[in-house]
Amino acid sequence: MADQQPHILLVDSYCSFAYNLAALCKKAIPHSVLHVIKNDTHTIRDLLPAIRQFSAIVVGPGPGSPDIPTDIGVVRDLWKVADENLVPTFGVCLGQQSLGIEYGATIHRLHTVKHGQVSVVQHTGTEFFAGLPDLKVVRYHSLHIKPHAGGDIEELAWSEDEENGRVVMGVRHITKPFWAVQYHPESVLTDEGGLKVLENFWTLAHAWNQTNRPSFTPPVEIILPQSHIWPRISQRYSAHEFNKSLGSVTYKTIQVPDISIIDLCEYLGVNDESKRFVFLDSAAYPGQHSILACLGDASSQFTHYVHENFVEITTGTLKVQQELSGKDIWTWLDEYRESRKVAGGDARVPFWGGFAGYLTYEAGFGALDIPVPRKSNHRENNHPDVNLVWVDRSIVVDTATSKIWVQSLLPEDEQWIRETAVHIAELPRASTIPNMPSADQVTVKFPDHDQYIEDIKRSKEYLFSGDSYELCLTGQTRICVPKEAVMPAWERYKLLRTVNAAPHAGYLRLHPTAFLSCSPERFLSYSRTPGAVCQLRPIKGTVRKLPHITREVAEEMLAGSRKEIAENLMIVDLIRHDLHNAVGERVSTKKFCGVEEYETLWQLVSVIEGSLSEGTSIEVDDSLGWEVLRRSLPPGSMTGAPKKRSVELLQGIEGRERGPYSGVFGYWCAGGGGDWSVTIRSCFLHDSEKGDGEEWTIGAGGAITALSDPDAEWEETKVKLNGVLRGFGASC
Ligand SMILES: C=C(O[C@@H]1C=C(C(=O)O)C=C[C@H]1O)C(=O)O
Ligand SMILES: NC(=O)CC[C@H](N)C(=O)O
Repeated sequence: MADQQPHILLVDSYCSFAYNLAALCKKAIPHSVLHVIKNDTHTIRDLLPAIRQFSAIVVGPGPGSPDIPTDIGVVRDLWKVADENLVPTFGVCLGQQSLGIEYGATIHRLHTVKHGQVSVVQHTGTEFFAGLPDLKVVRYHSLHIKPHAGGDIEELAWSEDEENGRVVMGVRHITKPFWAVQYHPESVLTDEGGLKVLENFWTLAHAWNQTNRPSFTPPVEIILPQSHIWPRISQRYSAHEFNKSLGSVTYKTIQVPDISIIDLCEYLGVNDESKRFVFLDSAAYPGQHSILACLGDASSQFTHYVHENFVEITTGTLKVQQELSGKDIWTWLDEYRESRKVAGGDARVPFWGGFAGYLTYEAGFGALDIPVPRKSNHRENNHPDVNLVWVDRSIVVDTATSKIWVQSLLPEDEQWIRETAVHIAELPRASTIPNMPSADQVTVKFPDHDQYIEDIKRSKEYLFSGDSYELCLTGQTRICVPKEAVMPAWERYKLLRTVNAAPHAGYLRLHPTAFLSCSPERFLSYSRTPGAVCQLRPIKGTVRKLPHITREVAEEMLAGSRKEIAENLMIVDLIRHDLHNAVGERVSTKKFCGVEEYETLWQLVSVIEGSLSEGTSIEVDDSLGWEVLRRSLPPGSMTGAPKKRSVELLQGIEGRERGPYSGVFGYWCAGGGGDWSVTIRSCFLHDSEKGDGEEWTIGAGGAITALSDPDAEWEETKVKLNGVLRGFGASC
C-alpha cells in the first residue's frame, strides 16, 4: 500500500481545540492530508461514498453529551458502519464517550468535573500506549464512561483521583479498529500522551489497513463537499486583486525628551467634542508606542452594523451608504486597505496610518456562525459593530525613547509634517488633570448581586453538564451623571489614565460613540511582511494589588493556584486553536502563565505566537493578521471554551448584547501590521445617551469555572469595575 499521502478525516464537534488536534495529527502522521468537517454538516449517507478513501478518521472533542443527537451529530453513525466500510478511527473525549455508549458502556457525570486539570494516567502499555511511561495529561470533561464486563469496549488507561476514583482514560474496541482517549492529547500541557499516542495510533491504523484492506491505496485527491483541508494556506485570504502600486509614507522624526502626550492631544484638538479623535495610549509598561490620529473633516469614517448589508462612510458632513454587495465587511475593509497600501515608513514604527477604531463583541459572531437577533430600530441608540476611521496623518510617540514620528500618507504633505514637528518641539505644558469628582455626584446602577450569583450558579450547571469548560460571565453597570456633574469625555479620560494607567489603553471619539479604555490586555498584534508574526496575550487570573500582596504573594496566588492555571490554560488552548485555524501549523506558546504587574492588579498572562510556514507568498502574508482577527473574534478570554457553545450560553444567561465591551480596539496599518486590545476596563457613551445628563456603560466580569466560588467571583468583578468607576468618583 503506497501510503505516501494518507488522507485523514477530522470530525470537529464544535470544540475549541479541533485545530490543535489537526496540528498534532499532521505531525504524527507523515505527509497526511487533513480534511475537516463539522459533526452536523453531513449525514452518514453523504459520507459513505467517500469514507473508504480515508486512511484514518479522528473524532474530536466537543461540548454536550454523546447521547444527545444534536451534540454528537454524525459521529455516532461512524462507529456503526458496515464491516466493508471500516476505517481506523481515533476518538478524543466526546469521541471516546460516543464510542463507549455505542458499544454498551454507560455514560455518567463526574462527581467533580475536570476542566483544564492535569492528571496522571496509568495504562496497560499495550495498543497505542505501547512503550510509554505513565502520562501527565490535560482533562476537559464533565462526563465519563463505564465499560461493562463482557462488552466490546476494553479499558486501556485510567486515572485515579480522590473525588472521582478511577476514571477510564483510554479504550479500544475489541474487534473493530477503534481506539479512543478521554483526555486531551492536543493540549499544550499534555506530555507524551499527545504526539506519541497519535503516532502509535497511526502505526496501528496503518497495520490494520495493510491486513484488512490489502488492496487499499490512498487516492491522490478526495472530493468531499462541505469540508476543507487544513492548513488552508493554499487559499488566498482575501478575494481582492492585489494592487501592486503602493503609495508612500512621508515622515519626520523628532526627539522631545519631556513630551506630554496629554498636551499633544490637546494641541491636536481633542477638546473639541464635536470632532472625531483617536488616541491609542500606551499609558503604562509594557505598552510602548502611543498613537495619535490627526483627523480632519476629509478623513473617512466607516461604520457598520452586523445585521445590515451596507457600510456607512462619513466624510465631513457627507454620509454615504455603500452596499456590501455580497461581500462581508471584513473583505470590504480588506479591499479598501489594499487599494491604499503604502510602503516606505520607518520600520521601527508600528503604525504609519491606516484603519483605527473598534469592533464590538457581536462583530465576532459571524466567525462563529451565531445569529445576532436585532430590532429594526437598533442603530438609533446602539454603537456600531464596526467603527473605524482611515488615518492619513498621524503622530506616534515611542514612550520608552521619547522619539516622535510625524507621518502622512497624503501626497505632497511635507509642509504639514514640518509645521507640526516644529509645534510639537515647542509645545508648552498647558494641560491640567481635573480634580477627582466627589463620591456622591453620580448614581451607579450595578448588576443585581443576587441575580449575578444566580447567573454564576446557572453557568456552573452548564459546566457540570459538559456544555462548557469555562464561561466568561459579565454584567453591565450604568453610571448616571447628572447635568451639573457632566464633564467632557476627554477630561474624564485624563482622570482615568491618572488613576489606572494601562498599557493598551485608548480614547476614541468616533460618533456616535465615546470610548474610554484602560485595557491591560492585548488581544492580537501582527507585524509587517515578510514573515509576519501574530501574537496573542490572553489574561486569565486576577488579584487586587494591596500593600501586602508582593510579587511573591501574587505568584503564589496566581501561578501557584490550580484554579487560576486551569482558567488560563483553557484560554491558551482555545487561542492556539484559533491561531492554528488561521495560520496553519506554526503556532507556539512563548510564555505560559507569567505573573505581570499592572497599576491596580496582578494578572496571569500567557503569550502565544503564530506565523505562516515558509514559502508562503508575501501577498497572502499581508492580510494574514486581519484574517487571524476575523477568525479569532470574539476574544477567547471574554467567551470561555468551547467558544461557540459558550457564547450561545452566555447570550442566554446575560440576556443582552455586550456591544463594544468584550470586543477589540486598535489599528491595522496601511503598510501591514496591526495591534488590537481587548475592550475591558472601559466605559462607553452613545450620543443618544447625552441629554441633560449622561448615562455611561461599563462591562465587567470574569471566567467562571467549576472551581469558582460565587462570592469570590462577585468580588473579582467589583475589583475590575472599580478601576473604571474611579474616573467617576465612584466605587463599589
Ligand atoms: C471580563 C473581564 O476580564 C477578563 C477576565 C479575566 C479573569 O477572569 O481573570 C481577566 C482578564 C480579562 O480577560 C473584565 O475585565 O471585565
Ligand atoms: N472535551 C470534551 O470532549 C468533553 C466531552 C463532554 N462534553 C464532557 O464534558 O465530558
